[in-house]
Amino acid sequence: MYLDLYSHRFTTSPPSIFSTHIHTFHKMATAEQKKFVSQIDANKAALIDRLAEAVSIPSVSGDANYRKACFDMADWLLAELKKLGATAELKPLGKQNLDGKEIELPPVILGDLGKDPKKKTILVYGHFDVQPALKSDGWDTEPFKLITDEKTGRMYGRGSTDDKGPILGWLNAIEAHQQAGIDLPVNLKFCFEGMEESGSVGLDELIAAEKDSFFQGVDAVCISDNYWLGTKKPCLTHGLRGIAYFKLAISGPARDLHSGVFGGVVHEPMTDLFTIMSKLVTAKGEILVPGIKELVAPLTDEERKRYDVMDFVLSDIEGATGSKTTVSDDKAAVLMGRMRYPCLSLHGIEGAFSEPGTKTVIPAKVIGKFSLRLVPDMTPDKVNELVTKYVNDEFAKIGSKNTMTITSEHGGKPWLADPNHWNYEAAIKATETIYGVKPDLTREGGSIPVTLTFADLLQKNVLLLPMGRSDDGAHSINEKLDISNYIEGTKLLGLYLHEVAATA
Ligand SMILES: C[C@H](N)C(=O)N[C@@H](Cc1c[nH]cn1)C(=O)O
Ligand SMILES: [Zn+2]
Ligand SMILES: [Zn+2]
Repeated sequence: MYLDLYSHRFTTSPPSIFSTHIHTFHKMATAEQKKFVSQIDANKAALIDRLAEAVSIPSVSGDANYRKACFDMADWLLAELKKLGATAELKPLGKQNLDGKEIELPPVILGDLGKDPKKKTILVYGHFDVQPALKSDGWDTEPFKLITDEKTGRMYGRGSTDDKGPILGWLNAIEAHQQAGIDLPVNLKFCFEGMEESGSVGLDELIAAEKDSFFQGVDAVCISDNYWLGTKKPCLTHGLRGIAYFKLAISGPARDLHSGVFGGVVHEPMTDLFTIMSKLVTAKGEILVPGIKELVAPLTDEERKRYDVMDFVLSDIEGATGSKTTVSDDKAAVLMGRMRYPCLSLHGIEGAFSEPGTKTVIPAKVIGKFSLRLVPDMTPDKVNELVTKYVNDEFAKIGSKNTMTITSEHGGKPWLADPNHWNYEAAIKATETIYGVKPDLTREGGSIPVTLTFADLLQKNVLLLPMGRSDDGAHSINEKLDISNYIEGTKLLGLYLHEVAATA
């Protein structure tokens, strides 16, 4: 049993890592805020159940076989919003071609709660689709069943941290206000999509079309879909890397071949693919595609200093990766590698022999997958041009009789916001109240393509206010969200809305 310093009751969950700030909380929070926070504590079990329901819907956007679940997830979320009194609807986005199949895109949920002209309006974005997950990938538990480990205080399941937990954080915060009889201090607009993990297809067009209708009147945007830099200290995020994703297909023989009979006889697609892919990036992460480095905005002295003072130790990365494999041992270099420089990652090879055993096969067609994370001033278009030219030139050098095609899949531009804004001020105050510490100001290595669209089209400030920690294992096996991050993170989202209302 543990002593919960908020409620002063004994619980089965471990104490929050910030429970020592209880005095700060009592000093800073208003009576309404305290009531809201107590309501969240009282709702804890129900909030975990709600997350379990959401996780049980396998809304994987990148696999056509799971498309129905993406629709089920949209229906479920729409119903939850309506239960809270929101006006909400599903916006169809048309069709897409996925792995050769023409299928309907998951809808976007657009919703409103409150239209008081005296209040500010905050647009909240999140995504209800998830990355693929199979138990056989190495998960310890079923990925689409939320497993709560009371001993460690962790909840395991695909989408727990990315991004179902944070989306539910908003809903939980609204519900607690209603239960505690507290007026929401702002108007809310919701934009929840089901294709973020697969390029946000169709979303930019919808936002452009709705700019002067649904999105009219938005004062600022808040997105909870990234992670703390480490495991102890909360952060606000004002930058994201963009992305350019590629598929490199090489085919030759009409069918898979016996390597004893045809090895040394034919050009092997896999050999060609390895040759090209090995020329994209060095083992130390240096991108070898000519022209890429030149696109990167130069580092200023002032920016360099910011990395030195960030509250971060290498063991944060080692804990998150479960290894001691950082490319550099220098703190600032590691941070810049994640936040302000591009990277090129090799993701996988479709068509390769990957099962256990020792099959002696020459695969007839293989597709290599890789992506670059983009930083200012790179654009997906320019990167596509450089990568396509380089890969074509390198393939020509091999002299292979196989056929090679390089296709650019989804892309997204990098984003950098000005944190000197009331939106960030509000989040800083709310973080101090909930966690008793001033948050770090970070840039995230991942991508949320719509962020720049909101900033550009709506011309409003965008803030990233993460709920989860760096070791949550988003996109990986055993993805988790700590109960304390879910509960305190929900309180944070609620208090942020109060601070938005209070700031000029
Ligand atoms: C940061 C966010 N939670 C996230 O995971 N974004 C994805 C977006 C994406 C792009 N292609 C596939 N997924 C990411 O950064 O990988
Ligand atoms: Zn993700
Ligand atoms: Zn996400």
